[in-house]
Amino acid sequence: MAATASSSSALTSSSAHNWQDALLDSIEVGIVVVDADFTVHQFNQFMENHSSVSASEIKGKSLFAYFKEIDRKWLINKCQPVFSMNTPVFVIWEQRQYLFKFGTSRPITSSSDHMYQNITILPIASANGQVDRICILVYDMTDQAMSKERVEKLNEELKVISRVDGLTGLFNRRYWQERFEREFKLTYRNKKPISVLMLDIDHFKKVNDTHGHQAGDRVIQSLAMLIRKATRETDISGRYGGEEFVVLLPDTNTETARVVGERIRLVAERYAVKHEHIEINFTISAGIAEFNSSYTRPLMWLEAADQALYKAKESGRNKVVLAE
Ligand SMILES: Nc1nc2c(ncn2[C@@H]2O[C@H](COP(=O)(O)OP(=O)(O)OP(=O)(O)O)[C@@H](O)[C@H]2O)c(=O)[nH]1
Repeated sequence: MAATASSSSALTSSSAHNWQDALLDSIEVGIVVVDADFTVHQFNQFMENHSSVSASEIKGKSLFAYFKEIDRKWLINKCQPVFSMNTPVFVIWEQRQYLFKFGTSRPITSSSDHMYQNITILPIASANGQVDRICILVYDMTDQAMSKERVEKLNEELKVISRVDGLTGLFNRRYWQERFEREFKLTYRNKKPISVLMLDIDHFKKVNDTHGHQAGDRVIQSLAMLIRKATRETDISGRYGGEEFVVLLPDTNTETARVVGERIRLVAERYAVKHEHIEINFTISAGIAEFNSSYTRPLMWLEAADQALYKAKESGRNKVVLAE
């Protein structure tokens, strides 16, 4: 009788063990149980599949011996309150992309080469309340991370598109004005020289009337390209209106701004726009205003450049005029 009772209880315990193992192995979450020395006691199928380390191999060994990518000091620090205070700890992929460097299970559809992971570390307390083991749960968050990254990339692209003029690729008026106002406020504080250049194609209406609107567009695009080439990366160029452009020149006084304006004027004069077997020549007029503290509003400063541009037009065009 005794033998039967004992063998029946062994059967129950063994089948319960198999049942638990089967459960741990069937879920799509990594499960690793370690003690305070980080010796592995449980390592489920998910972990085996993604690491190609078998449970029988790693059990009884140090976790760090098999996963060199784990920042040992960091993990010990994270697990410290789990052991000492019996509280769980969570690490999301936004904080740390992964704990175990696993490849992604979707190498074709995913743009990532590794699995993003959320990590939960749970205390396993013994009967006396002492936490001598912890359970590390590993959740595959690659899909969520990738879709979040896609949305962020798309938002970034939209932001760029919303700032740029479609025809020329320069900043559009709205965004340029935003930058202009920001620089105006900064200049009020740091007092560095800064100039604004406003330029406009001469007799542009005639280009449109003679060669057509498409040819006019080509001229506008060509001038944008010339402006980009003639200015520094740190200069802020924009298309202000139809054939009107603005360039903000940080760290530039009136004299240097005049050199830049003259450079654009000259290259424009020499450039021939090719359109349907014809070549179109054009000139530009420009007005320049260096910032001074009498401009109490950004628009006053821009108006000064606009008035200088008006004078350039009035005095014969193809000229660069400085604001008084
Ligand atoms: N092709 C083209 N033309 C445009 C665009 N935006 C504005 N225009 C034209 O630009 C011309 C501007 O003409 P005006 O303001 O009279 O100036 P202008 O002929 O350049 O004369 P001045 O500036 O006095 O030298 C108008 O004919 C507009 O139709 C554009 O995006 N593409």
